Amino acid sequence: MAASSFPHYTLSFSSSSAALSPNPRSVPRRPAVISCTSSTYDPSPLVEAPAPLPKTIRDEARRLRGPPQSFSAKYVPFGSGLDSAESYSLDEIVYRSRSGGLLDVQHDMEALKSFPGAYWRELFDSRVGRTTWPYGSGVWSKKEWVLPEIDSDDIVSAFEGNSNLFWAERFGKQFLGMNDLWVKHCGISHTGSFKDLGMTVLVSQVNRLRKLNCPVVGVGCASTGDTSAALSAYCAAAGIPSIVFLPADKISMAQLVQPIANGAFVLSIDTDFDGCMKLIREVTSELPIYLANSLNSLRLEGQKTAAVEILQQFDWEVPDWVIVPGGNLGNIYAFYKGFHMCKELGLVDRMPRLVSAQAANANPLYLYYKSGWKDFKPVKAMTTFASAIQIGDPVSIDRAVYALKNSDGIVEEATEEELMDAMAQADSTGMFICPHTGVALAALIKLRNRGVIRPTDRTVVVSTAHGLKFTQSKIDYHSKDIKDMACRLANPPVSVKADFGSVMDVLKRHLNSAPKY
Ligand SMILES: Cc1ncc(COP(=O)(O)O)c(C=O)c1O
Ligand SMILES: N[C@@H](CCOP(=O)(O)O)C(=O)O
Repeated sequence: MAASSFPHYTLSFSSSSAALSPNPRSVPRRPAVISCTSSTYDPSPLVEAPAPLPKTIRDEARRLRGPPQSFSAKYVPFGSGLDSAESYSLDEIVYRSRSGGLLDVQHDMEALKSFPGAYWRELFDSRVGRTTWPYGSGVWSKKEWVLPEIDSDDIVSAFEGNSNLFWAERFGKQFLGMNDLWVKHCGISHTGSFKDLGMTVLVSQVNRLRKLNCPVVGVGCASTGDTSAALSAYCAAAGIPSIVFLPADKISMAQLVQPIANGAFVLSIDTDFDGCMKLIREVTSELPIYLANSLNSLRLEGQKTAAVEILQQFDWEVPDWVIVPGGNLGNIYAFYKGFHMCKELGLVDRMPRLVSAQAANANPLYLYYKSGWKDFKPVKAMTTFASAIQIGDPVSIDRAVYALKNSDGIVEEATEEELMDAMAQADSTGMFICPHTGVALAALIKLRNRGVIRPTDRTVVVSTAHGLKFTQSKIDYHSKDIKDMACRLANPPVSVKADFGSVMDVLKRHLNSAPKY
């Protein structure tokens, strides 16, 4: 990226001398599955408070704890159907099936079906906007569909979810001739991205496992910046050590400082995200570090609640399209799963069509789709302003293909110029989106131009992170400081002398040339 004419702030961090273990090879290799199930599990805290403290919302939740419910969930091989012979308790530590495939969390749908759709709609609606622990969270307000068996006392939550569903009135009208366009701002969240939705679930389960005396010394992830931020924040809240593997110089400064501030052990590694992912998988199979990437299907249980939330925000009406930026490809499946559960359990009667939007510089799913799903090849992901999706070998490729095939879905891509222009257009109508949301909006623009999405189709674009995490990309764009990019919507600040006449001259020139609204 070219140097910006805006001031650049540099922050340097000396590398830490701390090490995870003197010699990882000396740690005995763990079996692929660790069982932590205990029949004598006591959900009360390990350490009693020394003196009585004032009552908290956790105490209140304990007091109101009802009889145990009959809902349950387990891990099964992904795509194995209802009668899989292979399954694991959620209290086991397992990320892959026996054959090496992905896992999925399978709920006891028969138990959930014993209540009609109207019951679930009313239950979920009744919990919105409450502080009752843990239901004030958009994720835990759907606890029965997420981790039904966890004790509320073990939950680590920042009251995530319940994010704004923004009616993009001006963007829709001005740039697309659309009147029913919405942006689901999942990035307006505790750590500034949708990752909070999954991380509250994963860290809560780790909290439970540690109380079960499971040998988990910490939680680790590879990250392009958002997973690491969420992991370190939730772990810090629970007092659990976190370890993050980051590709050196490939994430934004705002993202880098998040795990540092939250006390994570941060490794800046001279590779890309795919290289970090490979390393964390190797490390977590050697050390008792719990894997927090979306390869771990627990994460998707939290992320799927954003789909339920969208339906809820539309008063249980189903949108026509939902567009999701795609990188490691867990989220597109999470959305599919959320919508599908709502249909299967009778809350709604149909599914929206899903669109996965990729940066053209990191587009393995797009290429696979274009080949008619014939030939999947990982790619070497190139630099993109949408840095959080600079991923060439997505772990959830099979989940994404399943979600798209079963929702009559589409994959679209966006060049650097298209995604940056779309971001600038959105910002000019009052949003402040991240470049990944720019990818999704650029995909929408293409699909509208081709007439695939119609002017009156109710369309939701999922905004995955807060724009404030990616200010450098906006500074570069508005400085017109990007090689081979016209930056046609650049709006740089105007320098002016500190005297009335000069300011008046500049203002008059501007008012005469500015478009009249
Ligand atoms: C901001 C942002 N948007 C989109 C994505 C893509 O999500 P997924 O990896 O689930 O496809 C990621 C992470 O990968 C992200 O951090
Ligand atoms: N964008 C992600 C990449 C990793 O995705 P995950 O969902 O598998 O954790 C990040 O922010 O790290």
